[in-house]
Amino acid sequence: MNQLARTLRIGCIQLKVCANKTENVARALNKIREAKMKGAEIVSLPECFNSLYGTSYFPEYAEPIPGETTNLLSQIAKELEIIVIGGTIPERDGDKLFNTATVWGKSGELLAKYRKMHLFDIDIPNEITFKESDSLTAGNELAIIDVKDFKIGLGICYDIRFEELAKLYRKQGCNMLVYPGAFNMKTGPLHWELLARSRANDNQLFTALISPARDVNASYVAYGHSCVIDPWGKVLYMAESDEELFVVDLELDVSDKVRSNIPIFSQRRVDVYDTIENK
Ligand SMILES: NC(=O)CC(=O)C(=O)O
Repeated sequence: MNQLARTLRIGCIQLKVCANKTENVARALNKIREAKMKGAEIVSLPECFNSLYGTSYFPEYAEPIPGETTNLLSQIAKELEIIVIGGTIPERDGDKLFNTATVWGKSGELLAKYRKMHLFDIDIPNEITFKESDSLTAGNELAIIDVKDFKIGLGICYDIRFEELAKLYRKQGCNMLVYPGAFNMKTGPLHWELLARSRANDNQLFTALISPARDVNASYVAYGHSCVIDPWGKVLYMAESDEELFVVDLELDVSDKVRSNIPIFSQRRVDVYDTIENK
């Protein structure tokens, strides 16, 4: 067994995002450089890292893939020989818009593209109403990348609420999930860590959630608290709300151990669940 392939240093960039797309992208590229200097082998940006987050902003900031932002992600991945999970950007494809994550390999090649599958449509009266489906279309595909011995599945923000998606990834052999995400000040404090740890624990894999930094003057105030959770559900690192770049070392042995110590995936009583459900 190649022990080196079973470790991975991930860099998470809790990026400050403003209204100026050029500034956002330049800032992201600088942070990717810093992550490389800290020894990251893979780095992730947050949801909507080049754009303000809001249904009215998506059409204004949207671009095709490949396009101006993702070309720069591809270039920096190649220059630094680092794998870049490009957070998400509003993507324009024909007359449709998507909330899309891309992943760029060490030769600048596109390794994966994932379109947010569950659109963030919620209505909590007097607190927060958000309807991504006003301007976005949902994606229908999984996206998995292989990095050393890590098999990493991608989701975006609201997707983390759907344990079915995480379980599909686990069933496809994933041992890590990465969710660029931007929870808010209503749902973040109660649900962000809970969901990150739940998906990790349910599926006995690493989860990483990468948020924009909090900007209290923005129309949508992101919660921040980017984090990496291990397959036991233990928080390996959790940021506060300001801009921050951090790296975390992951060891696959942890996932193997919990899967063999608590073998829930071979103990499921699917026979009983199916019988009851189909009664
Ligand atoms: N912004 C999202 O997609 C999700 C979110 O904020 C939440 O689920 O809460």
